[in-house]
This record gives sequence, C-alpha cells and structure tokens, in this order.
Amino acid sequence: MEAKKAAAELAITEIQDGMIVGLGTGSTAYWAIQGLGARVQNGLYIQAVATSVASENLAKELGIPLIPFADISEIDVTIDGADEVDPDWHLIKGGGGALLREKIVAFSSKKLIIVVDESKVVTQLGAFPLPVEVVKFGYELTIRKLRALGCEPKVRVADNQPFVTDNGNYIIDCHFGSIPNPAELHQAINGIPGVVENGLFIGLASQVIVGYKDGSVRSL
Ligand SMILES: O=C(CO)[C@H](O)[C@H](O)COP(=O)(O)O
Repeated sequence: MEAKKAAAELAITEIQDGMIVGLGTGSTAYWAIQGLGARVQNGLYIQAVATSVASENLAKELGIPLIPFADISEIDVTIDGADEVDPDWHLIKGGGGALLREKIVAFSSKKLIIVVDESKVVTQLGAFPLPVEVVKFGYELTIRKLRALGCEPKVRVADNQPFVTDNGNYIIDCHFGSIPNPAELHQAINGIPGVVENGLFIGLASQVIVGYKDGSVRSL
C-alpha cells in the first residue's frame, strides 16, 4: 500500500489549477483520487473525467467536480495504474476490468502518468494475463479466435458469474506467458470481430512513477 500511495502522491503534484484531469481505476489510482480530493478541499480547482463507475463515485464522494465528455476535446493529465510496464513503457492494463474506458481517456490525454509499485515493472509483458473486453454475443467464437493467437483464454468470473464490465461486456483473460511483440499482438486481437478492446497500451504512457516498499519513489 505504501508503495502505491507514494507513487500516486508524487503524480498528483503535476496537477495544477484549471486542468482537466483523467481519473484512473484500481488501488493505485485510488490514492491519486484521494490525494486530489484533499487538494480540491484545500482550494485546487480542477474538472475531472473518470475511467470507471467506481472512480466516478469516489470522485463525487470527495467533491471533485466532474465534467461531461461532451464538453471537452482533450484531457490535460490522466493518472492511472497498470498491471505490467515494460522498458518501452508499453503496458498491460485491465486487471480491474476498466481497460476500455481507461484507453478511451488515455488516448485523448495530453499526458498519461502511470503509477505502479515495483512489482509491476517487467522486462517483457505477458506473465500477467492480458484482459480483453468482448461483446457477449458469440463470445464462445471470439474466445476460439483468441486461443488461435497462442494464449489460454479464460472468461473472468466474479461471484460465480461472468464478470460484466461497466460497458455491459465480458472480460477474457488471455494467458500468453510472454508477449515478445506487443504492438503486433495489439493489432491482431483488435482485428477479431467481437473484441471491443484489449489491455495492451502501446505508446500511450508519458511518464511512469514507481513506488517502492520502503516508501521511496522514482520517476522513470
Ligand atoms: O487497469 C487497471 C484497471 O482496469 C488498473 O490500473 C490495474 O489493474 C492496476 O491496478 P492496481 O493499481 O490496483 O494494482
């Protein structure tokens, strides 16, 4: 917890008055939202967009003003977590099931700050199962096509039911073991009809902040 919190606390120092801020999802982004909430209570003026219903609810509780997507064309800074970060700052995201909204927000962000603890920093992506969001219709066929790309796909389950995203879709966790060419795999997965989006974030991160067990923090 200390490592995640330390990374999040450094990231929020980038946020200044008047910014439109993207709020990530997960236990590290949680600390960033908490920190921003405290700063808003002390007079910081920002407007935010959230990457999940959970983060939106947290922002509301903390009094962080939210702005509709219809009213903006860009987001100044988004702070979000990740499940894996490689040396090129390609990411696996979606452990919390919010990858689609996270990618939509990241893609329209001038700056995407990724906050992680040291366990997320890897030399090659793929030990963490890659989350893929798929529509419910025909998902058994979509799974076969994913398997043909060389992974063991598993429908994500929560409370003994298939997990349903904020967008009403399923998540298929794809166990690749290693992903030597993330950009190529990203294209191949998104080329399968039924796939809405996958958790590979290629070339989107602008900064990676890593928190360590001893509470220290480093910006890569
Ligand atoms: O992509 C995500 C949610 O969809 C999260 O950012 C990712 O799973 C990391 O989560 P945490 O900060 O809890 O380790």
